Amino acid sequence: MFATLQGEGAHTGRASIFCRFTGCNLWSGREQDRHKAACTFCDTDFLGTDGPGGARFETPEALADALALRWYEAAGESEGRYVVFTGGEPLLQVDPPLIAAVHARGFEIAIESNGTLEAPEGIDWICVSPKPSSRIVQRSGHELKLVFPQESLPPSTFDSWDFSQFWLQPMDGPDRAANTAAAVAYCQKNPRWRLSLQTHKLIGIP
Ligand SMILES: C[S@@+](CC[C@H](N)C(=O)[O-])C[C@H]1O[C@@H](n2cnc3c(N)ncnc32)[C@H](O)[C@@H]1O
Ligand SMILES: Nc1nc2[nH]cc(C(=O)O)c2c(=O)[nH]1
Ligand code: SF4
Ligand SMILES: [Mg+2]
Repeated sequence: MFATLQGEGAHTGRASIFCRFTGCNLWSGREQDRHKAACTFCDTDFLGTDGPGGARFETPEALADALALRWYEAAGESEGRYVVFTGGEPLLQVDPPLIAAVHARGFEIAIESNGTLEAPEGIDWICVSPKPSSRIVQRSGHELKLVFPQESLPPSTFDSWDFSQFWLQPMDGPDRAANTAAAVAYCQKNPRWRLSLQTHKLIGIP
């Protein structure tokens, strides 16, 4: 759990508390399993609860209090409380009591999800980032953010899906430069798609 700026997509630059849940249904998180995972390009360590601000919270209220304290430490009494639930796959854990407890403390709630689980009611900003070999059930939301390129998931797959915004995010890794050039070219030919850069990595913030 850490304060930073949203680095990607529609809300790039927005002050946020990131709440990274442990565990994912598309990869164990262990390097030795990566090659046989459904999602092989993950850039994130989501194993365990020993990261900054990490803990196991006994109740939704306890987690929501910790988020409010983080916001206060970073931004004092300011308006605009914003939390991004991510992971790992946050929809394995985020549930209506947590959403209610976090809303009760004045937060807007965003989620970053792989789309394999339906989002509960009440989340204010739903970002779905589809992965191969997975059944996507969350086919509507605010932002579809496709890591690009993925051979089995061309952007046209999502033409009829009910999202307000469509973003291409170059796949980080050894081919990041080539992937970025390919994403730029795709966006220029297909103006419905915009380029999402992982700006936090460019400037070295979490
Ligand atoms: C680590 S995931 C966690 C949330 C959720 N499990 C998901 O996949 O959307 C957060 C975001 O990072 C993106 N991401 C993961 N690995 C990436 C990579 N190598 N390059 C670019 N984006 C990546 C994901 O697609 C997702 O949009
Ligand atoms: N600054 C920052 N922005 C992000 N947007 C999505 C992220 C994620 O890992 O879910 C992420 C992240 O890890 N850091
Ligand atoms: S679905 Fe998300 S958290 Fe899970 S392995 Fe893929 S990018 Fe990482
Ligand atoms: Mg990240």
